[in-house]
Amino acid sequence: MSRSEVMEAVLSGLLGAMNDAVTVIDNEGTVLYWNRVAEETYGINGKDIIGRKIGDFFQRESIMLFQVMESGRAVYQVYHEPRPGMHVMINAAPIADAAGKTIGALSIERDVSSYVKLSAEMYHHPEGQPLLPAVFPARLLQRVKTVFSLGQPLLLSGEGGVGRTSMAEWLHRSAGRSGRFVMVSCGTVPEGMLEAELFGYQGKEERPGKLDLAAEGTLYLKDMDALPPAMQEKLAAMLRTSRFERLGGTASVPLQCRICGSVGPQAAGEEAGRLLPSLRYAFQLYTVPPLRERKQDLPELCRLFLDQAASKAGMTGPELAPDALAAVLAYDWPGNLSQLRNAMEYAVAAASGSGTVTSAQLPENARLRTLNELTEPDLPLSVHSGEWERARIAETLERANGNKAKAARMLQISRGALYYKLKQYGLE
Ligand SMILES: Nc1ncnc2c1ncn2[C@@H]1O[C@H](COP(=O)(O)OP(=O)(O)OP(=O)(O)O)[C@@H](O)[C@H]1O
Repeated sequence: MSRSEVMEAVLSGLLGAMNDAVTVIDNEGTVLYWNRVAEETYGINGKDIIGRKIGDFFQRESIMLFQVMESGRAVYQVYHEPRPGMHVMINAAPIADAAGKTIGALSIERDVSSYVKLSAEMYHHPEGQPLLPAVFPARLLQRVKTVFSLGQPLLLSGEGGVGRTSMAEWLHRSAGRSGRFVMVSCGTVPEGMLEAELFGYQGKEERPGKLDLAAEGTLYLKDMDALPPAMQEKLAAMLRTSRFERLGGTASVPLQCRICGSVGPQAAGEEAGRLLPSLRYAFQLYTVPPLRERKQDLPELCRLFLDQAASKAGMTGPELAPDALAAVLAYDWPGNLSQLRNAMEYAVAAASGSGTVTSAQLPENARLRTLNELTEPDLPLSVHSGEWERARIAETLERANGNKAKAARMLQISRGALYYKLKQYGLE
């Protein structure tokens, strides 16, 4: 066996073993490979399509592959709904020979229908729980609730916008604390004022600190890792003894509030960042995960935020169309809950009462390119009109007295393509 024969065998083995639909064409658009999953996905046998022009079967796909060949650049994560109820994500790349000349292109399509459908089912489930707790991972919430109810100081680590502040506030509220929820942004209070701000001042005049304001309630120390070391030591001592002294005073005052704090994600790792160990170990540390690590919760989170945004205008929340849901699931949401909430508020405005949010109505960075958008400018008008095509096929079939081979000849498409289209339009 020559080396190229071996490579050929390896390639066809590889394509056959893949779980994604793979199409390979040459630079004329002739189909070279069509794997098992492609056969199953599109109901077209390899023997019917290999050696034929891809454009006879799929217009948009063929345009995209030609665009990829021309630009020499791959495209990733393109969303497409090839037929109603089927949702795929496409990656496509040009193929070059050793001299760098483009000799063809390939596309790999992953069927994400079951994921989108499953999400849509979850998404439609009836009235959720009250808003605040539903936004958080349920197990985490249960645990921190226990820690909080035992009166242990709680430290929430996580990226910006994951909801540490609102979680602390929810804990405070649900514990039925009689006092207030008081927040101190440790990174924004000037260093010289921090001590008086927190512990209060005792001299000729007396000024209460945030600890006093939070008596019988909760003091939330946001971004505790931004505190200077001396303040961290003081807080650690306060938590050890449950007492503190005011600035300028000598009396020891009992601690009368619960303490909760937040730190960046690095504090959860081995290296505690700028947090002193004495302070770190005065707290029970829990990590609030970023959205990209809890994508299964995204449909429900979207629903909550859509409902919330719409209810301000007295409307019920719109639903996410499958392409919008696929876009939401494909995006990583670096700004976490803040960004998702903002995107859903944007979508409610963009959908303007239509009841459905499409991918195009999401903020730009969260949108997914769709095959339709990618190929739109080059398509003849007729392709936009599935109804037109359906009617033409039905009418031709009638004229051919139901003879499919004859109808395919009259339409100047292959029989395989006709069978595919009959199935697509439910004309079988
Ligand atoms: N339970 C919730 N219900 C409704 N909206 C929420 C909830 N939790 C978070 N959000 C939204 O997410 C945003 C970020 O939440 P939060 O301020 O609690 O995050 P954080 O982790 O403290 O981050 P940062 O330090 O960046 O504020 C909120 O302003 C709000 O828009």
